[in-house]
Amino acid sequence: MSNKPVLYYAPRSPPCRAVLLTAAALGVELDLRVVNVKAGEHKSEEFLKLNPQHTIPVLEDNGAVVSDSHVICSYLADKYAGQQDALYPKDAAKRRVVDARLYYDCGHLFPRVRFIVEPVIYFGVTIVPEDRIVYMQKAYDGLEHCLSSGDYLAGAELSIADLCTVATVSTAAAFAPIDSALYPKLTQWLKRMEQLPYYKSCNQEGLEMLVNLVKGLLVEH
Ligand SMILES: N[C@@H](CCC(=O)N[C@@H](CS)C(=O)NCC(=O)O)C(=O)O
Repeated sequence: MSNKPVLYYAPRSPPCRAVLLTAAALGVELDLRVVNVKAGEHKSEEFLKLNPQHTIPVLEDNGAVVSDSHVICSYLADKYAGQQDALYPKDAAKRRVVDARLYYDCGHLFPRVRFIVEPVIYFGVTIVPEDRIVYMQKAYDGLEHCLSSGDYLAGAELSIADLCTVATVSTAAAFAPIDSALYPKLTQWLKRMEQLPYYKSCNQEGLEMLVNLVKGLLVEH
């Protein structure tokens, strides 16, 4: 049996991609187990024992069960970062900045993305209402302001907040384009994130799966 942390996930899911990015940044190998949400596997008795909130991703590491991608990324960084302190600083004053960015992703960004894509995938909706696109775009403003203090969301160095946020924002941008005149720093940040050596395998591939799936279900109008 392998001792790798087990990740219950789906390749196209933005929060799952955030964990893949973080594990790659840390050099942690995961034992990947796909959960098919469309088939209802996240509501099986077995999965509900792991996560009663029935969301993916879930990490199981040596008996510890961790849910919510942001918590999983913090956990992985706490446990496996070694000298790479910047990814999730131990200093309380620095950490609160990363935490604030993570909560913005969890509370503002991702809920707006899921409001765009989930009705299409799960409920047979075939259009994305304009107000949802505008509402998504409004949330880019907070990120633009965060980026005034450095190349990354929490300042000068890459943190898990960037890795979680890029999984969300790259998905959002496919439906709610980022206007580079309004959000020049965010546009540059996204390009910077796309240069990470593990970006393609950990984010781009799953992102394309999701975007192709959703766009294929939308009616041209
Ligand atoms: N805040 C959670 C959100 C996770 C989430 O909503 N995942 C979706 C897939 S992208 C899911 O599991 N949906 C099934 C459900 O909510 O029952 C996280 O960051 O992990």
